[in-house]
Amino acid sequence: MFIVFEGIDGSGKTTLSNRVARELRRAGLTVRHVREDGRLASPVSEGLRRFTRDPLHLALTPVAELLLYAAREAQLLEEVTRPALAEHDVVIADRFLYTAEVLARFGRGLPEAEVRPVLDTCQRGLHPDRVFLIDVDPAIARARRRASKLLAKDRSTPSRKGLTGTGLQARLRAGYRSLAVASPERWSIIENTDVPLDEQVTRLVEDVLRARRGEAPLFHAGLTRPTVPVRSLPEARGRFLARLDGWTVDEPGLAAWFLAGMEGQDVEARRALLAERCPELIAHGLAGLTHPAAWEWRHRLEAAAPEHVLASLTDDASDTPEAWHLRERWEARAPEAVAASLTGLDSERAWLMRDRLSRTAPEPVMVSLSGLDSARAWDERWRWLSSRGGDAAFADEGVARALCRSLRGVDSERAWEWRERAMAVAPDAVLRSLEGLDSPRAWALREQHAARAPKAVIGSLTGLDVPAAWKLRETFGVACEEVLDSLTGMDVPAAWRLRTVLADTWPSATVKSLGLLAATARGQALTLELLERHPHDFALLRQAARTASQLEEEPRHGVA
Ligand SMILES: Nc1ncnc2c1ncn2[C@@H]1O[C@H](COP(=O)(O)OP(=O)(O)O)[C@@H](O)[C@H]1O
Ligand SMILES: Cc1cn([C@H]2C[C@H](O)[C@@H](COP(=O)(O)OP(=O)(O)O)O2)c(=O)[nH]c1=O
Repeated sequence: MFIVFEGIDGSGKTTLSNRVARELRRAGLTVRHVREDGRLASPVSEGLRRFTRDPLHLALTPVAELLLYAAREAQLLEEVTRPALAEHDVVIADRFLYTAEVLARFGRGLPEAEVRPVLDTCQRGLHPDRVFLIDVDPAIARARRRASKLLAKDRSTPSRKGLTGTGLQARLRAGYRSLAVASPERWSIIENTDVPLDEQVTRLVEDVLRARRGEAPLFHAGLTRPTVPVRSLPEARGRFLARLDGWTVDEPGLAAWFLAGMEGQDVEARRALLAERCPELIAHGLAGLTHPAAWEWRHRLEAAAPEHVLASLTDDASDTPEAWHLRERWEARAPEAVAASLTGLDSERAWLMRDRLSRTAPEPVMVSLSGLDSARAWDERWRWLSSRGGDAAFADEGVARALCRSLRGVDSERAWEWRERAMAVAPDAVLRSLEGLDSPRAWALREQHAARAPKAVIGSLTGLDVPAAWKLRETFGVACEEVLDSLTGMDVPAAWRLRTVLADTWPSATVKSLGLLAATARGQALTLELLERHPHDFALLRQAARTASQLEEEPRHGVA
């Protein structure tokens, strides 16, 4: 029998399908997993996967992308899956042609009539016996992915997948769910958020064994969504914290991740519960925080997670006396993290520290020049580039990426010469380096790439209040949630208009985009309206919970 696991990135397909395969073997069945431990059994399919993930291919069109994703599955099917079906009791796949279908139709908007013939050609009548849709709120899937990357110190280069933006995951999830609801005889929806892993594996194994005996599935494709309205910001905070508390035992990392950026006694109590088990995640979540409890946490966690504590010295926390003490204490023992924490600082003190660190942590020192266009900054960049072999080093993707990060927000002639060279090996990094730029060259590049790499382009519009920026935001707002991130705190009519238009498409991003305006009467009214209409949206609950603590601090704003 043929079992397929589908779902968005980070939903749990790889973990669950591998464990189910192992358990079925233990139960005495012969099992072939065509992607054991995450590696596709066909090297051709692995090669196609690498090709579609390579950010160098950011111009890939939706039709070309469909053909490549379909080719990856077709190859695996012909080369491995079909032969395995003849020889094993159970064949398991982690993704199938549904991945190509959902990306093309729901992700990119290609019509079904164009997509179907491609799928039929690849599938040639073969259908899985069961499809498990591993279903998770995209905000939770993303948190799991990012938290595990942070803990694994995974510094792999960015993939093309980061260029479309998080909104794509919401469309893919909706697409998967509609396929499941349309074919309940084949699909089961497995909610994978509040069920411990072991229990989930046991249930899935039992379901496969039932299917082999011809019995009805344990799971079904129906969607259950209880609706309990949220009527106030404190209630939203209560509900958010209750959800976190539910994860404290079985998935403390997730609870720790979602405490990031938050303040308040109730939050500090949770940090205290989690700090020993998840010091890195708690430290990471202090980024930018400057209230006294945040500094206390940094001191308590610096021995266990020095790099994460140093990485939290951003924004308002970056140029404070406490931050400098921390840097000085760790300068010799964690030079790279200290150098990275100097990002954007242009004071004499920052330069003296860079001078001391340029031998032990040359690359982070160079990257920390982000936004600086002074002669001193350029001397440092040149020095680094010569140490890497001079101009020829631009051909190295890692060098080009590091230079682009260092050039963020720099608009001088030299910066553009370097961008042109970096374009050939790291075009996505060049787009990100346009942060805040308002020059004709920056606009030309944005226009050229916005359709295929909207997140990278839109991410560079932060704070720009000019007609060209509004035009791009309006064009891409419905597809790309990050449009809202680019207006954080803006109080101009165009910003409010976009918030109103996009509110129900991206509720949590809308509230996040309010920044400090969230505490105003207008901000609160918008948040409450959205809570009423989207009481299930966890990311929205979290944003509302943040506003609730802003109000406690600033009662003068009153309640709308
Ligand atoms: N039921 C669960 N409870 C807790 N963590 C889970 C659960 N399911 C998956 N995870 C975790 O979520 C993360 C993403 O899972 P993964 O299998 O890599 O997803 P995918 O293959 O769908 O991208 C992993 O860190 C995994 O351990
Ligand atoms: C190209 C692209 C794909 N995807 C989705 C579409 C597919 O469902 C999925 C395929 O990812 P991929 O990394 O190619 O394979 P896997 O997840 O199996 O390791 O990623 C994005 O989320 N963003 C993107 O920009």
